[in-house]
Amino acid sequence: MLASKTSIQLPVFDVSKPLTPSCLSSLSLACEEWGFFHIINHGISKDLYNKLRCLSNQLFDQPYEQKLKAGPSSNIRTYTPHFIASPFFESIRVSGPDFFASAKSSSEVLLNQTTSEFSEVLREYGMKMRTLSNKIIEMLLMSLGEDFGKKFEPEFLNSEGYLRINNYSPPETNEKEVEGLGMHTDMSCITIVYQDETGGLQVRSKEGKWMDIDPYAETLVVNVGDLMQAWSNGKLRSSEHRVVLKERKNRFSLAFFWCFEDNKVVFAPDEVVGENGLRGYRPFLCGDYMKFRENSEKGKFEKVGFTVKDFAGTGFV
Ligand SMILES: O=C(O)CCC(=O)C(=O)O
Ligand SMILES: [Fe+2]
Repeated sequence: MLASKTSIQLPVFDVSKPLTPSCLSSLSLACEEWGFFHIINHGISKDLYNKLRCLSNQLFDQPYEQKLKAGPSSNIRTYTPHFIASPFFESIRVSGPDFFASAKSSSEVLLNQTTSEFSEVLREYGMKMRTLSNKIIEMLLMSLGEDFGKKFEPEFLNSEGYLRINNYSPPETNEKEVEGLGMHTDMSCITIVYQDETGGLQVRSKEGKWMDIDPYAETLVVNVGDLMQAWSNGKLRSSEHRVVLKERKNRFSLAFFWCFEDNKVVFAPDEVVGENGLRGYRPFLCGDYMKFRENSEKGKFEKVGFTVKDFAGTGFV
């Protein structure tokens, strides 16, 4: 049984302008409480989104045997079929820094023909997401401390992103809502999500209540991931979230994960930890945490069970 839910009104930030001190304090509150917020004027046009949606659907519409050629037992492993994350979820992964090349190899396997349309669109989307991620990291750093933007930006300079293009297809007979993607936290520093008009994204409150994050046109959802929670000594919260499917129609989403490089030592700076000096996480290598999540049975496909607290938590925060 899925519990009843309520919507939350998350603050909306215009990322095309410098944030005022009052915006920064509202950002810091939102990240402490929810780890989620909205952004507008992000530079992703409706046209780009529609193109990407349409081209992605052509890939999802391929026969199953064809899609499995990019599946978990293939050599490219960019397609996640149904029944791995959930029976209702399939996804295609496109990785940076060369989004064009990554998209090209997947789309050619999936379509069984040479094509560059999908790759061109992914190049543009990927580049925009990289710029946006850097901007959001800067905003988050500034929300932690006045001069932290300039001071700690270099720590994030070698970060890179990957996009998961998600297609949710609920059972045709369902009367109640079903979980399209189970409860999990993201491994990323931050995640930028484009959810379609269907909605269904939910965040779990500190008290354990599921809250709807309603979709708004032209608005992206941003959430803090585990790496940022550890780096910020728990000041920015990586919340549990999930996707529920309430309508008997497909749901499409784009989730962009911005992560530290594998050999980055994740360790909260003294200034971020503050005067009491209590550290909630021991230092760890980003790549080791990624492996821990990928390998642990319960951590499979980012289901909660093991998070960065289990991996590197000291119990102090
Ligand atoms: O589909 C969505 O709206 C969010 C997906 C998500 O949480 C994820 O891929 O980690
Ligand atoms: Fe997620």
